Amino acid sequence: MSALLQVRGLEVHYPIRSGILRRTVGAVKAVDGVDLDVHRGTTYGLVGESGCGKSTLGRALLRLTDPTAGSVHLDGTDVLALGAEELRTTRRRMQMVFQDPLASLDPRQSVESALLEPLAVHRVPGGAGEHRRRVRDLLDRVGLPTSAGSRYPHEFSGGQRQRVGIARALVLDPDLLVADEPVSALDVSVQAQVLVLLEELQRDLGLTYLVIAHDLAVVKHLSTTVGVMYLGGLVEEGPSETLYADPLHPYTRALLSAAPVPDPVAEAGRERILLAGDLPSPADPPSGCRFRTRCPWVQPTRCADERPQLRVLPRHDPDRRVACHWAEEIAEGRLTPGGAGAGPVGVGG
Ligand SMILES: Nc1ncnc2c1ncn2[C@@H]1O[C@H](COP(=O)(O)OP(=O)(O)OP(=O)(O)O)[C@@H](O)[C@H]1O
Repeated sequence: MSALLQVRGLEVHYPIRSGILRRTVGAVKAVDGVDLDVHRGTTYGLVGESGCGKSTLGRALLRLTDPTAGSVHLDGTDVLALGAEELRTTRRRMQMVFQDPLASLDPRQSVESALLEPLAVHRVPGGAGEHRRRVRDLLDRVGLPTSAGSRYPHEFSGGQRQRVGIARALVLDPDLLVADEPVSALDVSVQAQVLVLLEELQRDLGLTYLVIAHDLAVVKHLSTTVGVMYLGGLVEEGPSETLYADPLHPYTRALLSAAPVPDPVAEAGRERILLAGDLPSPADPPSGCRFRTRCPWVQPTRCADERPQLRVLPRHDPDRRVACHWAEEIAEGRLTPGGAGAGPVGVGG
């Protein structure tokens, strides 16, 4: 089955300029060689800490930011090769949901006119009456009262605003939603409601999602596949249920070991991996493996010399891919931590 969204070798390098002449003196490698597939009707959860390039990747897919290399295909269409008019048509099929819906909504525009606008801009057939009916249906579908249409964005609570943001993203009947931190600005109880809404919409409308989050818990239940990003690249990818239960990359292990567990008994007995140091700058990433400066399992020479590519491990699930030279040795307990983050690996509590 071919993927609805296929990304290959995607790079977004932002130039660093200096001096009066604004000469380019370097580049922030925000996204630095990402391959991923998102299959129709599924959810791809993209996780990683702040600054790893998740938002840039999401924006680049929709060409809200210009990639410097690579390819993006939506249902076979080469998105990066499209001219302005074709891009406008293709954008109908992929829409973005933002963390802060207020920032993407005009405060002076009622919800109804904010939702009607894309229908007019894209000259969707049907006339004013038909468009209004569509907007009313959509407000109902996202759990807002019909009266919401005549109100303004600031009159809504955070959760309701995100419902408006989702309705706006859906008004053109897209195939793919790229949701960038869709619930991270919301209270935990409201987060769950919005995630449930996204699930219902996916089921009812056959949508495909790429959900971006820094919090692994947010994407766990929603995602079919999870990709873990570190400093511009994917370090691990796999089905949600196996990746969380059995992380293969040292970075994923560390992220999951830091996530709170509601059960105190499980909490007391589990491995905690604390990472040494800070996230290196994407303007000057480490050679070889980007994670090696913080990795408790780092080995001399190879980790610094050779950038590991995502690969399937022999004798492991073929749906899992990991970018670590030593993933098998670590998984099989043949390599003990002793590197950059050495010492903190142990039993927490
Ligand atoms: N327009 C830009 N110009 C230069 N550098 C940028 C620009 N946008 C982002 N960056 C840098 O690119 C890197 C990746 O940023 P990005 O926002 O994609 O990360 P992120 O993982 O989404 O983080 P966050 O969750 O904090 O938004 C960061 O180092 C950031 O400072």
